[in-house]
Amino acid sequence: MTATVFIDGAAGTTGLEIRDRLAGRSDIHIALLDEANRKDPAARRAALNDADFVILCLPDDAAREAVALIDNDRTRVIDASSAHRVAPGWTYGFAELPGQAARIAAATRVSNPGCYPTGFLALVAPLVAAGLLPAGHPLSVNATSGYSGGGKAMIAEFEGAGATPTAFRAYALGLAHKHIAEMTQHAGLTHAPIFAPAVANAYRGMVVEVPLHLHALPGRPTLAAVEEVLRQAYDGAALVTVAAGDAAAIAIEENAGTDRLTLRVCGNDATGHARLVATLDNLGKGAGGAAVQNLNIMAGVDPVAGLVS
Ligand SMILES: NC(=O)C1=CN([C@@H]2O[C@H](COP(=O)(O)OP(=O)(O)OC[C@H]3O[C@@H](n4cnc5c(N)ncnc54)[C@H](OP(=O)(O)O)[C@@H]3O)[C@@H](O)[C@H]2O)C=CC1
Ligand SMILES: CC(=O)N[C@@H](CCC(=O)OP(=O)(O)O)C(=O)O
Repeated sequence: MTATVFIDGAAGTTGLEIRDRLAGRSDIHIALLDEANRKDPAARRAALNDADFVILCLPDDAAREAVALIDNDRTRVIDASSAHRVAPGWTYGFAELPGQAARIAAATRVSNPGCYPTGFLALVAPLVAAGLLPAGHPLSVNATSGYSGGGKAMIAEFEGAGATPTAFRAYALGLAHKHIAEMTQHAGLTHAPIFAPAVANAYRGMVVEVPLHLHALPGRPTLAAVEEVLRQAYDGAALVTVAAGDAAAIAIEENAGTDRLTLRVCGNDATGHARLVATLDNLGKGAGGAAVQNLNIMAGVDPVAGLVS
């Protein structure tokens, strides 16, 4: 059976990535609106209600509007925006978190995780669930993204005519970034982490890092103990690899152009200091790859069909 998938926002950065991943699939018919109609509410309403699945690749306000335009109870939604990531009635679309794949399979409303939260939650949620990291422990997360993370506007800033792009800039210095709520809630933390993001002059890819004072944790766990919790959590996960923590360096390009997520526990057992590091593609496992993974799970097909695993 062929499922109709309408991509709302298909002309944007994430929408194009999803179209690439779905191209050539015989089980999926991709529905798109032409240039003249792609922002027309009546055309969007019809396409949204005609589809079996819709994938929203829109700014938050337009994503909320799209959901409000759906007036049938058959169309199932995957929202790539941050509009519904902690909203009641929505399933968080991080399939590798415990129990989530079954919830996603049954859901009618799935919210894709943010790109930075994907790295943070992959590293931290299993440690909290295992009791190795107390829920009230103060955490920080330092992260660098490729500039496609900011969509068409940021791509134009870095690549447009007359652009004088920075090599690297820190931002969100007021510590109120929109990703903090989902990081806190879905890791099961009682205090929000300090989130210190940055953008680099690379198109795609990201490094997300959580430094940990192991010596201050209950039982003073070793690096190996932390790594073992992650290995068990992602045993059999096709897109997630726990790599050895002895890398000399970790590049932002490591998983660029793929849908993979690589986790490492680096550090120094003698000092009790650890650096938990995740690499992913903001447009891969951080957006388009996760959306297609969720679509596959909801449609009951191979979860990694069309993905670079
Ligand atoms: N880029 C990334 O790495 C990630 C992005 N996301 C999220 O995915 C969503 C899309 O982001 P991204 O692809 O980067 O953004 P882009 O700006 O590249 O694309 C957004 C698209 O939505 C279109 N659009 C805006 N308003 C409407 C509307 N009312 N009706 C129909 N189409 C509309 C835009 O039109 P126009 O072309 O005319 O501007 C554009 O094509 C955002 O919520 C973003 O936060 C999530 C994870 C990672
Ligand atoms: C480099 C850059 O600007 N990145 C974006 C995050 C992109 C992303 O993950 O989109 P969502 O907000 O939909 O999750 C930011 O920090 O706002």
